[in-house]
Amino acid sequence: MFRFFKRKPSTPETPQTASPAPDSVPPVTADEAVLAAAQEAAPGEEAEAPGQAVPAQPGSSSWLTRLRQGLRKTGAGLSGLFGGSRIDEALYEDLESALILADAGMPATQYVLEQLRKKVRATRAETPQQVRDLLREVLAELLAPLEKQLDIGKSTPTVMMMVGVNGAGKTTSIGKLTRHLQQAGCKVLLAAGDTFRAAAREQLAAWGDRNAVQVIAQQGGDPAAVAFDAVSAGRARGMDVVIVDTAGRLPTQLHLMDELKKVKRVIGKAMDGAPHEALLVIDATNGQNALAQLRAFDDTLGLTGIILTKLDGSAKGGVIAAIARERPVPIYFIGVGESLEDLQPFDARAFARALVG
Ligand SMILES: Nc1nc2c(ncn2[C@@H]2O[C@H](COP(=O)(O)OP(=O)(O)OP(=O)(O)O)[C@@H](O)[C@H]2O)c(=O)[nH]1
Repeated sequence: MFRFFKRKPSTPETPQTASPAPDSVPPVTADEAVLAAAQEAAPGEEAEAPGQAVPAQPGSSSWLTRLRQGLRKTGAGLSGLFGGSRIDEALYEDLESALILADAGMPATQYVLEQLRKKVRATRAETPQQVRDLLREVLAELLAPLEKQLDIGKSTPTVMMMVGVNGAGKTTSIGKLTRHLQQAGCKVLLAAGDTFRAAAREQLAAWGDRNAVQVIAQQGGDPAAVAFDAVSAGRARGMDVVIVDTAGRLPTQLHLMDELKKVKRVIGKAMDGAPHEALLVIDATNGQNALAQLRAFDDTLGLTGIILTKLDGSAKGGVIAAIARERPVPIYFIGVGESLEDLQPFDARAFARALVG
């Protein structure tokens, strides 16, 4: 088994186009379209053998800089509060407003303030700068249970199903994740489970092309059938990971939520115990509405994890505190920009530090 996430300093920011090797992996079924077929490491990259530990590398300075830049909008309201000379009620009130404006929601805001007051008393803090340090601690402790690494290799293939509302960043996140998984030595197969929108299939195929991975797709048809074919193909071809994209949908579209249950069930028929991951991609700019999405998708599917995107475009990243307090589903990755390197493993302590300054 190996754990994800790996980064290499030399990784280019945009995916390379690798020359496909269409003969290397024949189609499995007649009605399946293999849009890209070159399951090899991209040129210039050494693949690592599965079975190795692939540690997260959230320690580098460029990683932290990106995180800080990404969280600038959400952090803006918080980081400027600690320049004064006294700890007084006004400071706590400003903090409360900043947290609510960042969409942390009332329960998480109250919790953070209570914990902070306790720590201030216990440590006999005297300056706002000390309060800032304690706030970092409180946030890091609150968010720590959300931290979890994606484990690949317990099952071969590890099957992941990606769900979310339209435009949340599912396909983009699949592309980024695929690239990073490849860098960690994984063989990846993608399933274009959005059978409604031809553009969605094409978008996934383009990512497949750039990353030189196979994409299983059908024109029209049943998303569950595409998922079934992809998982079967993944097993037959010895893939490490199969990622199933799904069409965007609102939690209020009950028939479409039922369709997701069906896709999940059918994946389970193609492989016992699959999907191993049901991942919700959430757009952080949705703020508190993201929490409503999380509840609905979790109730429907039993989510195993979250990818929280677009933190860079949002002043509402405080919703992460609401997630921790109200529906603590692990956050595997956060998106803090559009480039490949901007999909980062979630690290509670680094996040709190980047947020509070
Ligand atoms: N700034 C920023 N943009 C992002 C991030 N993740 C995704 N995007 C952008 O969000 C837009 C929508 O992303 P998609 O991947 O197409 O979203 P989707 O969920 O697959 O959309 P549907 O197929 O309509 O369901 C694209 O323009 C992406 O480039 C991020 O972390 N930060």
